[in-house]
Amino acid sequence: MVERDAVDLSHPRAVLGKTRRAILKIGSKSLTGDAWDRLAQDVAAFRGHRAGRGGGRSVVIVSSGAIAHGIQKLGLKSRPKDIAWLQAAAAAGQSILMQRYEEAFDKVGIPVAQVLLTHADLADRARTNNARGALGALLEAGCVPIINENDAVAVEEIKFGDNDQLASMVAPLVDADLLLLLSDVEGLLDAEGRRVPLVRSIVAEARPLAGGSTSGVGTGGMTSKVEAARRATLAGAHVVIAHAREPGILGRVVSGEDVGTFFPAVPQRLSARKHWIAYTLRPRGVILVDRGAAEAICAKNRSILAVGVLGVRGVFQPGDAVSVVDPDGREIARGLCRLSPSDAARVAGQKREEEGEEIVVIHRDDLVVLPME
Ligand SMILES: Nc1ncnc2c1ncn2[C@@H]1O[C@H](COP(=O)(O)OP(=O)(O)O)[C@@H](O)[C@H]1O
Ligand SMILES: N[C@@H](CCC(=O)OP(=O)(O)O)C(=O)O
Repeated sequence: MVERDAVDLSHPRAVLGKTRRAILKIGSKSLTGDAWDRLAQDVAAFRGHRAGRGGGRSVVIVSSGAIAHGIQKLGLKSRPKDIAWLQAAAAAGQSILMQRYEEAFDKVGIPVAQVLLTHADLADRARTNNARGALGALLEAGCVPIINENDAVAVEEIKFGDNDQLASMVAPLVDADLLLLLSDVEGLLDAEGRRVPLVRSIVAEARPLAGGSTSGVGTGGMTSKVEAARRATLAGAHVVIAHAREPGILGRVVSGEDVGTFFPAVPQRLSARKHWIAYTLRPRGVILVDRGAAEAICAKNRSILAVGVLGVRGVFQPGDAVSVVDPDGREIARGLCRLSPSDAARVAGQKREEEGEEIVVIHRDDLVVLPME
C-alpha cells in the first residue's frame, strides 16, 4: 500500500489542484468536429509554461474512435459484425485519428506519439515494463502519447474490454494522479437524470445507477466507466467523468470546479504490481479456501497455505493469476498461484510437506485482497 494525499472531506475536489499527470480518455462519440483542437488547447493550457522536458505537468490521451472513423472511410453502411471487418475498419480509421491529433497538437507546439496496445501486452510483465519505459521516455521528451487498443490484431480473448478499461490499466503504468473520462454525458446520472457530483462508494452509490451504451457507437456505456473508475481509484488516481464538449474541461476539473462526477482516489493505493495482479491479469482458475484461510488473508495479510484450501478449479500454469473464493462463493482476493492445479489439488488440506515445511499456495506478496466497498 502506498499513501496518497488525503482528500479534504469539506472540499473533496481541492486535491485535484495537485494534479501532475493526467490521463484523458475520450470516447468515439465525442471525436467529431473540432474535438481535437479543443483537446489540444486544453492540454496546452494545463501543461502551461512548465511544458516540455524534465517534469512539470504531463498528459496521456487514451483515444477511441478508430472503428467509427474507419467505417466512414471504408464506406460501410453500419458497424460490421464480422471481426475481420471490424479490425479492417480500426486499421483504416486509426491513421485518420492520428492525422487529426497531429494537426491539432502541431498548432499548439506539442508533439504526439501513437502507442497501440493489446491486453496480451499488459498481461505480460516484461512487455508491461517495456511499455512503461517507452511511455516514460515519451513523457520526458514532452510528448503526449496517444494510446488506443491495437484493434487490428485484438480478438476477444486479448481485448481489454474497451478503452475505459485500457485507461484504468494505464493509470498505474504512468503513475497518473487523474483520469478524466470524457463522454457524451455530463457525468454519472441518477434515476431522475440529475448529475451525481461526488461518488464516495462505487459499489453502493455508482454501480446501481450505471447502465450500458445505447448508441451503438460507444462500447461499454456508464457501467464500463464506473468499473474503470473503481480500478483507477484503487491505483491512486482520482477520476472524473465529464462531458467532452464542456469548454476547457481539464483546466476546470483541476481547478476543483463542480463539473462532472468525481470519484476520489482511495487513501492507500495498491502498488503498481499488486494492481496489475488484481486488475490487469485475468484469473485463469479458482482456489476455494475455508473460513480460517479467508480470515487469515483478509484480516491478517497472510499467505494462503495448502491446509486452508478446499478445492481448485481451472486450467492454469504455476505463476498464473487465480481468484480466491470463500465458502460463501464470494471472490475475496486474487493472486499468483505457485502450483499447478493438479499439485494444488493434491496438497489441499495438507498441513505440512514431508520435510515439515508449510505449503504456500499463494504467497502474500503475490496476493491482493479485494475491497468489498
Ligand atoms: N446512469 C447513467 N448516467 C449517464 N449515462 C449513462 C448511465 N447509464 C448508461 N449511460 C449511457 O452511457 C453512455 C456513455 O458511454 P459510451 O456510450 O460507452 O460512451 P463513450 O463512447 O464516450 O465511451 C451515455 O451516452 C448513456 O447512454
Ligand atoms: N478501440 C476502439 C474503441 C473502443 C471503445 O472503448 O470505444 P468507446 O466506448 O467509444 O470509448 C476504437 O478505436 O474504435
